[in-house]
Amino acid sequence: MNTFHNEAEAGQIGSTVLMPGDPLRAKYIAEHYLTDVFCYNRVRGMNGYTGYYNGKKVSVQGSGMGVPSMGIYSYELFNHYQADTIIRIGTAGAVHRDVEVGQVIFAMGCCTNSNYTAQYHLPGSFAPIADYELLEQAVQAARAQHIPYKVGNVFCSDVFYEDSPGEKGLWEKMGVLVQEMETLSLYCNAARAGKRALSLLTVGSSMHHGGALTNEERETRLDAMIRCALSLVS
Ligand SMILES: O=P(O)(O)O[C@H]1O[C@H](CO)[C@@H](O)[C@H]1O
Ligand SMILES: O=c1cc[nH]c(=O)[nH]1
Repeated sequence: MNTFHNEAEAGQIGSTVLMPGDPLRAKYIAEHYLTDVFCYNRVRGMNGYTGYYNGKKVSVQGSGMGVPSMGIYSYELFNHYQADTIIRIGTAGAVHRDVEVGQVIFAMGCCTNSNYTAQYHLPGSFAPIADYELLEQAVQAARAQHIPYKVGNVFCSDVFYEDSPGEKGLWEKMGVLVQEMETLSLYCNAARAGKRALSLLTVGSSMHHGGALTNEERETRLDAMIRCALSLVS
């Protein structure tokens, strides 16, 4: 059952997995939200934990940064470990002026500059989308928990430090809300495996408003997203 990147044994990972980019965020969630937790993976320091939230089994696994890293971990979870639902809990930078720091973005669709979908040899381009049922549940949860949110398109980039500063802002004219770096491979792997995925992204900075969450704010604002994601565990 072990893979090159995950040493979990069969049955150690829940059917729903939350995936932050940062493995330390996975550790934080395990320590602050889950009961009866154990760490099933330490390979490469990309720790994964399984525990219980409100009596429901759930796992939390770091994805690392970027499309290839999320591609590896989510592929293995869907295809080797029988995860059926993966919820990314990430951070993102606002490219649309209507998006505010601290809001949670639900990624309905995903644009990209990555070539990840070339592997599928499709006779056209593929439109990566969220699982609708998960998206609907997330919206209901955000409303119930009074979390400021927006639903829309995101831009998943292979590049954090652009050679032409401000280039990512071009996506705004197409209504794209934020930039991040992992949703593409997550949504593609879910589609290919016939499974479910949704990205929740807390806005940490904005190219228009100049603000950025402080470390302290990041902690509390990420907590709203984490609670929203945990409430989707069935
Ligand atoms: O906070 P995470 O989930 O890592 O997400 C965002 O932060 C990283 C860049 O700083 C990229 O991984 C990007 O997608
Ligand atoms: O991928 C990311 C994450 C945060 N902020 C950005 O501009 N890009």
